[in-house]
Amino acid sequence: MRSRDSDPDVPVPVSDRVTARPGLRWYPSVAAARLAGPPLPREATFWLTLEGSLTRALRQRCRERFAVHIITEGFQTPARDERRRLDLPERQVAWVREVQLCGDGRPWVLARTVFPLSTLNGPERRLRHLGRQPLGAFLFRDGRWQRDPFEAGVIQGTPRHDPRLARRSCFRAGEERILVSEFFYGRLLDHHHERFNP
Ligand SMILES: C=C(O[C@@H]1C=C(C(=O)O)C=C[C@H]1O)C(=O)O
Repeated sequence: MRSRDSDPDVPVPVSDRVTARPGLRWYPSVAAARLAGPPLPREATFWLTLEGSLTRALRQRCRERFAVHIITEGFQTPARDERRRLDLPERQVAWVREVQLCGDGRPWVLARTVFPLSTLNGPERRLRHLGRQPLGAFLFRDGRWQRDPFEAGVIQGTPRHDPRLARRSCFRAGEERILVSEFFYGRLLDHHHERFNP
C-alpha cells in the first residue's frame, strides 16, 4: 500500500480519516438527515447534493491552487457497510483510495473511494494509478459513469474544523460500480458557498 504522498503544503496527520469515526451516522438522503439528524448548517444542502464534479466546484473556489493529496492507496478489505453497498463477498479485498482535496493548501474534502477488483480491468486499470489526478476527471469525462442518489452522513462530537458532514453514492457503468464517499471539513461548511474562501 502506498503511503502518504509527502506534500509540505498540507500538514495534516495521516490518521485524519473519518470512515470509522464513532460519531458518523449515515442517512438514506439529505432530507432524511434533516428530518432525523441534528440541525445542519445552511451550506450543508449545497455541498451534500451538488451534482456534477465536486472537484470542479472546489477548483472554482480556489484563490490560488487546488491539489489532490494522497493519504493512502492500496488493496484493503472494505468496511462491512461498503461491501454491502458494492455487493462484495465477506473477505474480498478492493482497491481503496483516500485523498484530501485541498484548496490553497488547506484540506476541504476527505474522499474515500472503493473500487471492486472487477472494476479494475480494461480502461479502468488506470484507476489504480490516478496519483494526484482527481478521480472526477475520469468519471465525468465521457458520460459512461452514472451516479446513484446520495446518502448523507453526519459526524457528531468532532472538532470544529474536522469533517462534520459527508455524502456517498455509487457510480455505475454497466455491471461495474465504485463507491465514493466524501467528507466535508468544517472550513468548507462554515462559509457561504458563493463567498467561500478558505
Ligand atoms: C468524483 C469526483 O472525484 C473527486 C476526487 C476523488 C479522488 O481524486 O480520489 C474522489 C472523489 C471526489 O471527491 C468529483 O470530482 O466529483
